[in-house]
Amino acid sequence: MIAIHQLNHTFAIGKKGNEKKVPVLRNVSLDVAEGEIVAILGKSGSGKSTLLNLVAGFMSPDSGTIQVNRQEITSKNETEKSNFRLQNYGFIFQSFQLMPGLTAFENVELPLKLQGVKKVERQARVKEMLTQVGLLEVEDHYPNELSGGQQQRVSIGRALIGKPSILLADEPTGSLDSETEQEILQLIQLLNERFGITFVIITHDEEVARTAHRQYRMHDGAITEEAHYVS
Ligand SMILES: Nc1ncnc2c1ncn2[C@@H]1O[C@H](COP(=O)(O)OP(=O)(O)OP(=O)(O)O)[C@@H](O)[C@H]1O
Repeated sequence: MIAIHQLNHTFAIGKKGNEKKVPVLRNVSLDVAEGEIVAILGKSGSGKSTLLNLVAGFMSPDSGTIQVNRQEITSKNETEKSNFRLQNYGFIFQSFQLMPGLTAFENVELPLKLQGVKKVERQARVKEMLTQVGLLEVEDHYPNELSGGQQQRVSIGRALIGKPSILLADEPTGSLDSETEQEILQLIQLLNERFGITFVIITHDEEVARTAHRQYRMHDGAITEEAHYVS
């Protein structure tokens, strides 16, 4: 499903004309199979977000290939990448990134509105999604009227409403207490089992990584595969 081969990336840092090239990813290769939960574990600055940004097509690598659902991401232009993201990916972030002026229902509904899905279908799909993520009773609450765990559930609902095959998660439990973290990790496992959604989770937290089927460890831009865990 995701096949990354020999990815290299550098950033130019410092004043213009006097930049230094800093290697951030070095020969990174990894595979994610359909229906897997894979964690990419590494300390701050090890290159995890850069890798995720490349997989998402937000940046282009210096060299290497990224095949997702049998399509080469690196050879797509910006419009093609944007369409590819809409059709294949959902995103969740540590900071939830919900729209503060929209209710839980409306936040989950937003991607369907943008896609021009008709109101009757939107209503049915959002209700179904809110049931799946356990939020029906707070559908009229605004983000600031929800707990951190509930806000992350809304963002998971919003990420999945367009039926992506892959969910890219950047520290999805990074701002939650440990009990709520467990709830969200269980929800991820449930959605993975129920719908076969593939999850790529980047984290610095060993606990989080342990809930994945497989984990890779990043260190100074290089990657190694770690132990297999049965969740
Ligand atoms: N736009 C950029 N320009 C220059 N250097 C960058 C840029 N983005 C990231 N870096 C550098 O690349 C390295 C890897 O950063 P990256 O954000 O990928 O790491 P990370 O493992 O995701 O860290 P964190 O867990 O703190 O988010 C760091 O040394 C960082 O300073």
